[in-house]
Amino acid sequence: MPSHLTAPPLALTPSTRARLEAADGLLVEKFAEAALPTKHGDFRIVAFINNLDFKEHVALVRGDLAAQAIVPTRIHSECVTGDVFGSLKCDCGEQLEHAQKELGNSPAGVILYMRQEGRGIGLANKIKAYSLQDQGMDTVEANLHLGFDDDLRDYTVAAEMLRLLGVDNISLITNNPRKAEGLRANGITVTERQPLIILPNPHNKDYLDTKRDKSGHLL
Ligand SMILES: Nc1nc2c(ncn2[C@@H]2O[C@H](COP(=O)(O)OP(=O)(O)OP(=O)(O)O)[C@@H](O)[C@H]2O)c(=O)[nH]1
Ligand SMILES: [Zn+2]
Repeated sequence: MPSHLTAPPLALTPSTRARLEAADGLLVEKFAEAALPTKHGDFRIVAFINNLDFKEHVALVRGDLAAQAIVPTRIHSECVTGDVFGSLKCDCGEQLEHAQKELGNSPAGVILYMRQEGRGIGLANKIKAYSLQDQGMDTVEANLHLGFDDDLRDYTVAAEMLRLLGVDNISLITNNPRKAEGLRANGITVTERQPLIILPNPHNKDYLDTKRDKSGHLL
């Protein structure tokens, strides 16, 4: 048995462990769920674990998802600098707050908070990329300089989380067409896209321009 199954970082239930042992590929497990009152309204928070890397992803669920034919959905990629520290270098924190406020005013919807920091390169590498940006590179150039593609995210796990929540038809809140494509490639019907545009500030203007010009974001 692989060592990560014999010494998991979390106390898995026997049935979860049995399924993990039986799984021969990716298995995303719904691990725990609780009520989460927030300043933007009442939600439920659902924790998921991916058996391959034991990353803990979460869903913030508003209302009864089963009652919606098309579920408003935000797939948010973790950004510690923006989401936690209010960094002005990107639009992540404001996007997250905006999406949560919008869902708080809606009958139902979901935010998946994916632990795909730095578009998948991780926090420490993102800070390395920031340091190269301090020397004049843009976000894509900095990633390439570090030996990474510009965007390492894939949407297999997000699609599986949606399925476990009973969601297969969504209105996706994003400016990034690659997200919609990634979800469709994994069996989710993306019926429509809702833009999520944040006003630029002097610190994130170049970042947003690069997203539009090099990464195909609809800004
Ligand atoms: N590698 C790298 N990642 C960054 C940088 N700035 C922000 N990120 C990460 O980018 C992710 C957010 O992706 P974005 O490209 O801003 O937006 P998106 O999620 O693809 O698109 P939207 O759905 O429209 O928000 C987060 O994980 C951030 O940590 C950077 O300079 N370099
Ligand atoms: Zn960010």
